Amino acid sequence: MKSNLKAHIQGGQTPSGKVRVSGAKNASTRLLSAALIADETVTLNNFPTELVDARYKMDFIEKCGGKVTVDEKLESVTVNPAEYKDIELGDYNYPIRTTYLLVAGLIKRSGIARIPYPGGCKIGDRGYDLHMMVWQQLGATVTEKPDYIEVSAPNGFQPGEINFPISTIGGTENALISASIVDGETIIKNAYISPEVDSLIQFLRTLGAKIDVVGNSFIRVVGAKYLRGSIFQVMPDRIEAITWIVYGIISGGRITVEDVPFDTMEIPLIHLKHMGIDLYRNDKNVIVSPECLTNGQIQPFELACGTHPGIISDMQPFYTMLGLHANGKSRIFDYRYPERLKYCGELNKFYDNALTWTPGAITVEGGKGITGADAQSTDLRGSMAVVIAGLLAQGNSTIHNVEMALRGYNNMEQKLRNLGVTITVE
Ligand SMILES: CC(=O)N[C@H]1[C@@H](OP(=O)(O)OP(=O)(O)OC[C@H]2O[C@@H](n3ccc(=O)[nH]c3=O)[C@H](O)[C@@H]2O)O[C@H](CO)[C@@H](O)[C@@H]1O
Ligand SMILES: C=C(OP(=O)(O)O)C(=O)O
Repeated sequence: MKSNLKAHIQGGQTPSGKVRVSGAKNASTRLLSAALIADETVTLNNFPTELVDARYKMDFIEKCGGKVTVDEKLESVTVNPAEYKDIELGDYNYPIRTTYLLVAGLIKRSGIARIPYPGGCKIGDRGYDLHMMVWQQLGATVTEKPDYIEVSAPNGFQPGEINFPISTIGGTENALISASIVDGETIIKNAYISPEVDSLIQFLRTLGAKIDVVGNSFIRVVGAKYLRGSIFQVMPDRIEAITWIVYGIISGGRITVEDVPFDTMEIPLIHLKHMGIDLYRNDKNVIVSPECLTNGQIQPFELACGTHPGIISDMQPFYTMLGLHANGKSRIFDYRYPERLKYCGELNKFYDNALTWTPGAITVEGGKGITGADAQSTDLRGSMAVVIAGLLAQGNSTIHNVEMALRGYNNMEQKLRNLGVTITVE
C-alpha cells in the first residue's frame, strides 16, 4: 500500500453532478473479518473494493491462507476461508483498527491467533483491553508479544458472559463474532448496537448463529461449530454520505448524493435543518444546491458528537466545516473522542485561525476567507476535511499523507472527477 501520498489541489472548483455513496467502511471491513468464521464461501456485495483499509485486511487474510476474490466492476468480494490458518508473519505492521476481529477465524481453525496490534486513527486514547477481556471470558489465554497479540484457545472458545464497562462498538463486534463460533450460549451485556453492528448481527444470522437482542444492549448468542456461507449486501456509508452533503452545501455546488442511508442518520440531518439547510430528497437520494440554504446562509449552531443515534465522532470534522462557513460563532463538543482535534490546526492554515479548542470543545468563528495552504493529514476524516478546504480555497494547496483519507473514501479521486473537480494524487 502506498504511503506519503500528496494531493495537489487547485482551489476554487465548484462541484456539479452525481456522487454515489459506497458500501460502509465500518460495515464492510467487519463483515470481511466475520466471513472468516464461515465453513463455506461468503460473497459481500456493494463492497468498497478500493478502500485502503479493506485492502490491508485482505492482505492479512491472504497471507494466512484465506482466498479473497475481488470484482471491482461488480463491487463484490468473495471470501473462501477454508485455508485461513494461524501463520507467524514476518511483518505485523498494519495501520488498521479492527485487527482484533481477525482472531475468531484463526481460533476456529488453529486454536491460536497471532494478530497485529490495533492501529487506526490517532484520535485519542483507544485501548484494546476490552478485546482481551472478550477472549479471556471465552476461555482463551492472551499474551502481548513485542510484535503481535497472541490468543490461545487450543479447544476453541467456550461459552461465557461478557459485561462491557463502557459502550464499545469494536468490543461488541468482537464479542459477536467470537461467540458465533461457540457451540453454546454466550451473553453480552452493555453491548453497543450501531447500524453497522446491527448489520453484522444480520450477517452472522445468515451464517447460522442464533442471536437474540433485548432492548439495545443485551445480546444472547448461540453459535455453532459449522457455519454456512452467505451472500450479503454491505450497507451504504453514513459518514461518507454526510461528507458529500456537507461538501455540496459549503461549496455552493449542485450535486446529487445517491444511496444515502437516511434511516441511520436522522439526528445528523435534523441538525442540518436547524442550521437553515433544507435538503431536497426522496427515498435514497438527496439534491444539494444553493437553494437549500433557506436564508441564503448557514446559521451558526451548537451541537455535541457522541454515540448513535446522535452525530458520531467520525462526522465531527464535517460539522466543523459547516461552522467555518456559517454566519457567526458555532460550538462543537465531542464527548466520545475529546482529543479528536489535531485536524483543527491544519484547517486553521486555510481559514485564518478561525478555530480555537480545548479537549472536547471546538469554537468556530464562521465566515472568514479561505486561502490555499500546505497541510498535513492528521487522521482519516481530518484528511478529507483538509482536501475539501483545498478545493474551496483561493489558490493552490498541497495535502500530505492523503492516503489517510483513502482509508475511508472509496474511489475518492474518481468520485470527485465525476463531480467535475480534479485533484492530483501522487
Ligand atoms: C469498531 C468500530 O466501529 N469502531 C469505531 C469506534 O472506534 P473504537 O473501536 O475505537 O471505538 P469503540 O467503540 O470500540 O471504543 C469506544 C471507547 O472505548 C475505549 N475502548 C475500546 C476498546 C477497548 O478494548 N478498550 C477501550 O478502552 C476506546 O478507547 C474508546 O474510548 O469509534 C470510532 C470513532 O467514532 C470509529 O471511527 C470507529 O470506526
Ligand atoms: C477513526 C476512524 O476509523 P478507525 O477506527 O478505523 O481508525 C474513522 O473511520 O473515522
